[in-house]
Amino acid sequence: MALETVSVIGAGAWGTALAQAAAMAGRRVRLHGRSGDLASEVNQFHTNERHLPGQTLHPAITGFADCERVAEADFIILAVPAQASREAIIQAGADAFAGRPVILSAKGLEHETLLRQSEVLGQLAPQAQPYVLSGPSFAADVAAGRPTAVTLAGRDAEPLAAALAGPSFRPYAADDIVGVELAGSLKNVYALGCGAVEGADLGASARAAFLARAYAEMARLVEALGGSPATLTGLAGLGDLTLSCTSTQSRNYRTGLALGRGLPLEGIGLAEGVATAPVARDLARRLHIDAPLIEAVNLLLTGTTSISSIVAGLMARPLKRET
Ligand SMILES: NC(=O)C1=CN([C@@H]2O[C@H](COP(=O)(O)OP(=O)(O)OC[C@H]3O[C@@H](n4cnc5c(N)ncnc54)[C@H](O)[C@@H]3O)[C@@H](O)[C@H]2O)C=CC1
Ligand SMILES: O=C(CO)COP(=O)(O)O
Repeated sequence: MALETVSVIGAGAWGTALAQAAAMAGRRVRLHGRSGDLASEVNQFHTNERHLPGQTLHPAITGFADCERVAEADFIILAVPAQASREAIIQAGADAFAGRPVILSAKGLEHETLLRQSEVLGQLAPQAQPYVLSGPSFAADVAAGRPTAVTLAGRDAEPLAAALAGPSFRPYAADDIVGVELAGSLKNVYALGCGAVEGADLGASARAAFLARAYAEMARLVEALGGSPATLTGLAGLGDLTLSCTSTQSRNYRTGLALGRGLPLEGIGLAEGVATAPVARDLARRLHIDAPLIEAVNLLLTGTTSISSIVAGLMARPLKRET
């Protein structure tokens, strides 16, 4: 199957960065955004100042404002926020996805339905070939050509990984769509928690404990939902959890930091963990999985309980063996 041309749906930070990675890998790229002004900016000036300020885009990227022509490509990358994927797929039309590899790159679970991104795609466009791209990768780093490695999961993912690989972008092929999707979604919830630990000045030891127990919790959930806990040892698991739980470049971490300091959340941008946290809680409860950190982050987000009470509750849980 030819993999020369790609349509990227979503001209935010991540869609534009992935368009850049694909162009650097030698692909011809159509970047579909909702705004005609942005398409003109991409075509005339090779920039997306709103989402990737100061970054010059590769000349092989062409901007489009209409999603009706998404199908004019060998494969598709969907890069809108997780809660907007359903609408974006409907707007482009199921036929656009049929028979093509579709790379899902949003990191979140759909509220109300509790679905993963590949399940949303499967519902709306069952003929699409789903792949999931996730891992430690900030849009600004990828777009600037800083070295980045990610996981690309799906059936026989090697050719697609090769089509996106360049000197600074290295996708590793994998099979475990469920594990990779859950890891990418859940790390955002834990990044909120780690940010709050930092914001409330609970100390580096507390943050490391949070991270390690988050990993254990995530492994329980992944296993219960049909993924492989082994996936979590890789880029999409440990790699992204570590990045997002320790870097102020992460919007989720910065959101948690602000919550921990009792500051307003304006201006931080999209924090997928806010929408995913209640979904993760509901999934864990439904499966009777012990997920105290996801519960704690949800309590934090409701704003009804102080951080010191949340921490006291976690520390007072019955002692148990570690594994
Ligand atoms: N920014 C980053 O460093 C990374 C982001 N991601 C993930 O990528 C996803 C998108 O995030 P960002 O690009 O950073 O967000 P963003 O806020 O920069 O951009 C989101 C874009 O989606 C567009 N959009 C929203 N609803 C749409 C719809 N129905 N149809 C078409 N376009 C629509 C918005 O206009 C906006 O341009 C999130 O799930 C995020 O977790 C993943 C890895 C890195
Ligand atoms: O997923 C990311 C890095 O891998 C981006 O994290 P934020 O969405 O928290 O900025």
